[in-house]
Amino acid sequence: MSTDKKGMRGATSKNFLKVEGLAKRYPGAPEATFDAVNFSIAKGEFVCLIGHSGCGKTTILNVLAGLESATEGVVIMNGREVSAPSLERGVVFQGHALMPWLTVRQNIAFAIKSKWPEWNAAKVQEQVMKYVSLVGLQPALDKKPSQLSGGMKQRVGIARAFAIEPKMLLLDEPFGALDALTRGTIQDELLKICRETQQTVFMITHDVDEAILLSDKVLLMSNGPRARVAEIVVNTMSKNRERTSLHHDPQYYKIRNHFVDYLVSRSKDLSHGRAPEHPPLVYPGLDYQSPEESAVDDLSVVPIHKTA
Ligand SMILES: Nc1ncnc2c1ncn2[C@@H]1O[C@H](COP(=O)(O)OP(=O)(O)OP(=O)(O)O)[C@@H](O)[C@H]1O
Repeated sequence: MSTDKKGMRGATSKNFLKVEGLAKRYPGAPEATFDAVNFSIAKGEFVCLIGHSGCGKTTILNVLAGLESATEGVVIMNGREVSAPSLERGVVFQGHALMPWLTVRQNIAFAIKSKWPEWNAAKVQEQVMKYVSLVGLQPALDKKPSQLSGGMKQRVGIARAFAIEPKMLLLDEPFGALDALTRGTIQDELLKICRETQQTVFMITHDVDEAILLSDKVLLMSNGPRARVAEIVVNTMSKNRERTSLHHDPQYYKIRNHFVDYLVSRSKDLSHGRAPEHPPLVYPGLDYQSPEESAVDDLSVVPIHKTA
C-alpha cells in the first residue's frame, strides 16, 4: 500500500468519503427515489454530481451533511459514520442562508466561533480577513446581506464555509441563481481556493461546463425512481486548466459530448434501478486506464468502460 506526501496510507486517502448502498424512500412513495448508490471520494478530490431534476441529488448531499437520514446504506467520512451535522463538513446551498441581521464579518465570525470557541477576538478576525480576502469581499465587510448582490452573498457563503476549514465541503448548486459573468468569476475564485487549500469537495451542478472546469471526477446519476450513480467520469483534462482556454482543448469536447449524450439519451433508460450498482469508471475519448486508478476495489467500481 502506498503512502502519500502527508504520510496518509493510500487506501484511507482514496476512501476519504465512502458511500455504500445508499437508498432513500420517502413515506408514501411507491418506490425509492434512489437506491444502491455507491461511490468514494479521495482526500483533496473535487467531485461533481450531475443528474436530472428529482433524481435525489440534494437528498444525497443532505445525507452526506448529516442533515437527513437514508433509508438504507451508510456514509463513512474519514473512517467514521456520518449520522449528524458536524463542523467537519461545510455546506453551501443555492440560497445563501446568511443571517440577515449580521454583517458579512459577523456572519463569518459566528461560524468561526462555533468551530473554535476558545479563540480570542483577534484570532477570529484574522481568520475572517483571510477568507474574506480570498473571495475579494473586503469592501463589503461591514455590510448586511440585504445590501449585497446575489453574487456577493454567495461569496460570503463560500468564505464562511471555507473559514471553518472543514474536512469536506458540500456545495448544492451554489451558483445556480447567478448570471453567467458573476458565475464565471466565482468559479475562478473557487478553483483558486481549492487548488491552494487542497479542499475535498462534493458539488451538485446542472452545468456541464462548470463540472468540466472544476471537477476531478463527475458522478452521473440515472433518472429516478431508483436512481443510481450510473457512471463515474474521470476528468482527463490538465489539472491547470483555465476557464478561458478550456474550449481550445480537444479533450474538452469529448468529455462535454459524453455528458450531453448521457443526459439527453442514456440517463432515462437507466431509471427504475436499471443502472449498475457499482458504476464503471469512464474516460471519455481515451483508451487507457491510468495505474493510479487501478485500485478499483477501493473505489467500489468495476473495471474500465471505454467510450468513443
Ligand atoms: N421531504 C420530502 N418528502 C417527500 N418527498 C421528497 C422530500 N424531499 C424530496 N422529495 C422528493 O424526492 C425526490 C428527489 O428530490 P431532490 O430534491 O433530492 O432531487 P434533486 O435531484 O436534487 O432535484 P433538483 O435537481 O430539482 O434540485 C423528488 O421527487 C422530491 O419530490
